[in-house]
Amino acid sequence: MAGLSEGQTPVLEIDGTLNSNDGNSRGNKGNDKAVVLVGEENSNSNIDTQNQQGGSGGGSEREMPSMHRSGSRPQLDLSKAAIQGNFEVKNPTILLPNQSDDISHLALDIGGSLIKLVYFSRHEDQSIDDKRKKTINERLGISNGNRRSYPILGGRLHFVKFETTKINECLDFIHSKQLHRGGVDSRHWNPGVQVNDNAVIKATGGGAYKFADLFKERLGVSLDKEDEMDCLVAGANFLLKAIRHEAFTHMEGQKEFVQIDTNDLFPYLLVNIGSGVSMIKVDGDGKFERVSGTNVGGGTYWGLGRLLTKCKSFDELLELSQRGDNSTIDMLVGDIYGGMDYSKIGLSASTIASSFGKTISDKKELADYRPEDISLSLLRMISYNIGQISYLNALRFGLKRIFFGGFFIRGHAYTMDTISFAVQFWSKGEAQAMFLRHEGFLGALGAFMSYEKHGLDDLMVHQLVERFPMGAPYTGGRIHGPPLGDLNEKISWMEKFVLKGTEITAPVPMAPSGTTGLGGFEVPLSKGSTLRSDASALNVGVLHLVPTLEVFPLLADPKMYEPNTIDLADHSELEYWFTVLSEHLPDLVDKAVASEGGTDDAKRRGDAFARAFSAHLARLMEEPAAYGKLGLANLLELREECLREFQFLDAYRSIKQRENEASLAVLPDLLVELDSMSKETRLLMLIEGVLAANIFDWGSRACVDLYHKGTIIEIYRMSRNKMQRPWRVDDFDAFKERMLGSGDNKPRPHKRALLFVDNSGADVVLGMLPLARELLRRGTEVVLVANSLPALNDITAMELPDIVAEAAKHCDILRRAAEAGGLLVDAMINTLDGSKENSPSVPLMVVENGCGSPCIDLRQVSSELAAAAKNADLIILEGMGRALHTNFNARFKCEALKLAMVKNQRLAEKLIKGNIYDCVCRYEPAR
Ligand SMILES: CC(C)(COP(=O)(O)O)[C@@H](O)C(=O)NCCC(=O)O
Ligand SMILES: [Mn+2]
Repeated sequence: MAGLSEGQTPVLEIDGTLNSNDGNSRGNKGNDKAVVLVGEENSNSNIDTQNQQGGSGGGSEREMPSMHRSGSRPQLDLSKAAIQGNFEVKNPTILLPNQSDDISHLALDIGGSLIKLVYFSRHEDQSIDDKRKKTINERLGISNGNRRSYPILGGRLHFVKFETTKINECLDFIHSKQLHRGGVDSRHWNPGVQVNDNAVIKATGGGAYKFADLFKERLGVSLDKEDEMDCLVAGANFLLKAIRHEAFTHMEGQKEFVQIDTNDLFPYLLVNIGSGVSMIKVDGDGKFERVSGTNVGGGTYWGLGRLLTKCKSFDELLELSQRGDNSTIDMLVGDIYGGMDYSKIGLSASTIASSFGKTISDKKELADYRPEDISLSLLRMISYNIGQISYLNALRFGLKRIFFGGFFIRGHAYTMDTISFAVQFWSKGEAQAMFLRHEGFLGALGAFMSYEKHGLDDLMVHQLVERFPMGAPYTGGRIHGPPLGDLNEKISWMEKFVLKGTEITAPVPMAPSGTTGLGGFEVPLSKGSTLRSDASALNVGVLHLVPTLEVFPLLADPKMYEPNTIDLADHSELEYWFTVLSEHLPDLVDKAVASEGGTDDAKRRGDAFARAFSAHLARLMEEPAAYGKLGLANLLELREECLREFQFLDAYRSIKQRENEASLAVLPDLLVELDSMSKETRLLMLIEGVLAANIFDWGSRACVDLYHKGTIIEIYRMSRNKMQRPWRVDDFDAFKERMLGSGDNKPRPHKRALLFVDNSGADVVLGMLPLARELLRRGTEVVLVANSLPALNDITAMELPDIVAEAAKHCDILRRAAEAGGLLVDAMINTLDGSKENSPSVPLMVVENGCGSPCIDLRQVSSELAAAAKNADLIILEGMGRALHTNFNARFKCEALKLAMVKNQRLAEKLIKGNIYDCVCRYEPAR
């Protein structure tokens, strides 16, 4: 493992790509101190410069012209898109012959202290365009002209920031990624496209004027200046509409994400706190008015703070406030009332009566006060003042919601708590202060939105997936640097970083439910040790734009839908699941390394993966809401994403193959056995079979321990033999009644069933396939819904057709249905009875679900699945991940059957008051 030599400093950008900077890469001359802590060494104002000319406090109102936004043109013209070359290769190049070359890739907000960059990179579809996909698109009527018929053709939005004083680093960064010419990947995507040498980049903020010549000189690009207010509003509107966990409240140290109803977003008050403060009433897209502002803002805090404390940077000043006690400086209500509350007007003794008021009576000099106390008094004075003025303006216009943005906030807990307290106190709880995760990027995003053909305003919340790459836990959104070129660089960075900064890889004990002690402006109860200044450090991931994702149309109430069953806001749950995942890690790394041939390269990648994932866990343990609202499904998905980042594309590949083969070998006998039974007994055996076979789960520690005790078939038999009704949740009788009726009542068969399958091997082959066959036999169309990408030992939509084809060799029902569903186009099938008869059959189809996780969030599914759901009247969700961890409480418009074996003792106790290996068979009639 290479060590980190002197002069080499690990640097990384906010999206987590990272690099070991050797001081001479990418022409980064004279700039060898490459680690940039935001806020360090700022000479001028440390906060973004806003329009504060002439002291905007209160009076300067002006009507802003409406913005002209482009129409609803998609960002990419996908017509006639085609795969280049071989369909079978991974991530084939996709040609977009009709795509014009003026796609915008970069926008800037150049403030007084920080340069914020938003850039877009196109990326190729992760899933592979196979024959199954083509067939299913035809079947489901997804026409060629429809953009959904093509692989995911989105891109990623990256958020990066640089100190304005280090503008050369920013220019190097843009140059290295060729962002000023449309991105390094543009030729790869469309070889016909010429890079643009006379590019124009949208930019906002004062620096767009100040540095225009420098951009022209260094990069040959012109900066097209956009109005700052226009940009702020456009950025805020986009974020509030498109990002699910963007807005949050922050009261007494507790962060809570707020679900914004996009149909009920306007009007709201946007308060942007830069050097000065702008208050903007927003009534719609491009419809806003700057109604007020105050010249007492972030610049005031930093300016006064610098004079009073000799601090060298804004962040240092903030850090100081963390250890401060403002009661030594502020005059409190209790100081005036002899330690008593002034309860008649609702003021507690600890409420600040007069900021800095105590210093008038003391015979002390500046040097007699602790800088920590001064910083905290100042921070509270300014934050409180901003909160109060904001509320008064909200009151003026009858606005209930106030969103605060701007880099003054910096995710700082005291700042947010103080602002929230002011709004809460003066509004008597009527108005709510909310903060934005991308607080500092409103302007840059808005500038990006101002391109004619950005296409972003067409995107909906379900088409955006935020991912946190390996660098996220290290950066906390604070450090950035040049990009990393390839995987090898990533790994070596990880190795080097670990040598330098191992502390983050060890899980950090969680602070007790923290309070800043601001319930009435009291002296902080828990300072320093429990509430780090960056406890809520800005964490923004990379936004993946996936235009093909849709909301699952059969959700009864999409707005109320919450995928996660277990609430990780409960600290003991969080700690438990973190421990489970940490303990599973060594085994997972072994499997992953073996899946790549156990080479030295695979081992290095395995190590780097383990470090990166442990760092994510440690970061989230410390700040569970760092990446947005955290549920168990997010953690399980993060693990899969992290594996993929280190190019472990299918860690359980050989295990899956072995189990598929073993199960297919016994399938014919099982089918014969089932066929000899009465309908009633058979249905019970089928459901029992699904539950028993769900024991093949390589994600459960208990199950993996079991696998040492016998062969696959032995374990399967053992599991079946142990099946005993009633199951812990047992609605089988109701389901049977619906399927088979009773007496003269012969219910109509379902039209179409969606079977969400789970694990490879016995689970799908001996459990779900025989159940599918039974439904087909009854005349119900069956759609097998499987993962788009591998996750643990789950079967994928790519793998399923071959398994169906193999099973169909032994079963006429499956054969005819698979043929009708287009699954057997090329297969030469020998039928059991040798009959050539071609009686019509209902189809058996396979669709991908759009995810690569053991769980499923039904707010973001593939367009295939959404199309297949149209005529479905039965949903069968199988497995712990899909039916218990997620969707246990989901309600559907049609009938639903949730089947799973609980393979974890704690979950069994919590969810069903039962024990490990208990089963769930929950049947829910249509809503
Ligand atoms: C990862 C899983 C959700 C997969 O379960 P499945 O959906 O395959 O039934 C499950 O194995 C799990 O929750 N495992 C972690 C807990 C444990 O090891 O007990
Ligand atoms: Mn599974």
